[in-house]
Amino acid sequence: MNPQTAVNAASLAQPVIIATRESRLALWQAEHVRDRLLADLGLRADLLGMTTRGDQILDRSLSKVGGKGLFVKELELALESGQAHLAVHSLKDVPMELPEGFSLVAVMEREDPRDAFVSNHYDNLDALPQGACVGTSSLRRVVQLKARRPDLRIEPLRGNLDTRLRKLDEGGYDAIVLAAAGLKRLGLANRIRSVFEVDQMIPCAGQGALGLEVRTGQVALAAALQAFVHQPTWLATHAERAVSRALGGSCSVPLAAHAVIDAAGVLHLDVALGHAGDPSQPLLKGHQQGLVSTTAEAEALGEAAAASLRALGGDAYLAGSAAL
Ligand SMILES: NCc1[nH]cc(CCC(=O)O)c1CC(=O)O
Repeated sequence: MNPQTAVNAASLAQPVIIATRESRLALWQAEHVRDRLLADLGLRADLLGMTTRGDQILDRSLSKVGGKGLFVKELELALESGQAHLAVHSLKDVPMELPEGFSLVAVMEREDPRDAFVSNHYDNLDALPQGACVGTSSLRRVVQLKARRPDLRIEPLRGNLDTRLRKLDEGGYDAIVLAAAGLKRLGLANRIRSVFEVDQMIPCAGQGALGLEVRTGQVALAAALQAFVHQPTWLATHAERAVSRALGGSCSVPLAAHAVIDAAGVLHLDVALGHAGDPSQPLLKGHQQGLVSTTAEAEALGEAAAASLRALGGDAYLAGSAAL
């Protein structure tokens, strides 16, 4: 710990209270941040577990019940009331626009951003027999699966990771698709039969990364949390999130956006947009790349990628998705 950090830390209320959902993955992530606060910054932290609407509504697709904000709202209420100081989120569950008064102050180094193919019988998508049943409730995954395998029967699958794996094991599906990051964090990497390469299944904006949110104006805490910002992940995820924001960024849009920064500082951004209303429509795809070193430059690249999707006819796709 450097002395400057220690001085900043000393001025903070302790313990730092971390608001978190109570799924096993959310707890793992919050504990990870708690442990790093202590190890890297000498700050004591405790968890405040909460249940969100997104955890309660399990029988409907999230795209139908209000989308991503459902996982973060209760945590924000805890920040607002002062019950908690910090919320730890899977960045991909964080809406593109935070409500007034809240700030995303750090994005930590990302885990594997790819999607995983999980099955008890088949090694990968190509090995699935004609008409096999695949579980996922993500429109982004549905349209990319359908693009490669129009014959598949895709069935809804919700719940936390353990629930989804149990539903697979009970025989309800031939395979399911999950984020590799969540499985790895929970020590379930052995369940992954294969990972989809990014060009086969472009991940969701922010997939695999953790976002840290505080109330705007928590200057000392925000400053301390800068120690956790992983700049390549910050820039990549801001480019990805800018694509989603520019296209109206809700769960009802089957949008994929994934960026990486190479050693030379060039950000490579891949995007894909599907038609939720008519999966037989071809995926629209785009790519942008450029040297970026600031958040604004990363976001500009994301906006250019969104514009390229619109130029391919993306507005009709977005209108079709909104009608669902
Ligand atoms: N949508 C739920 C969700 N939010 C974060 C993860 C996994 C971890 C991550 O991507 O950071 C998952 C599960 C999944 O998509 O399979």
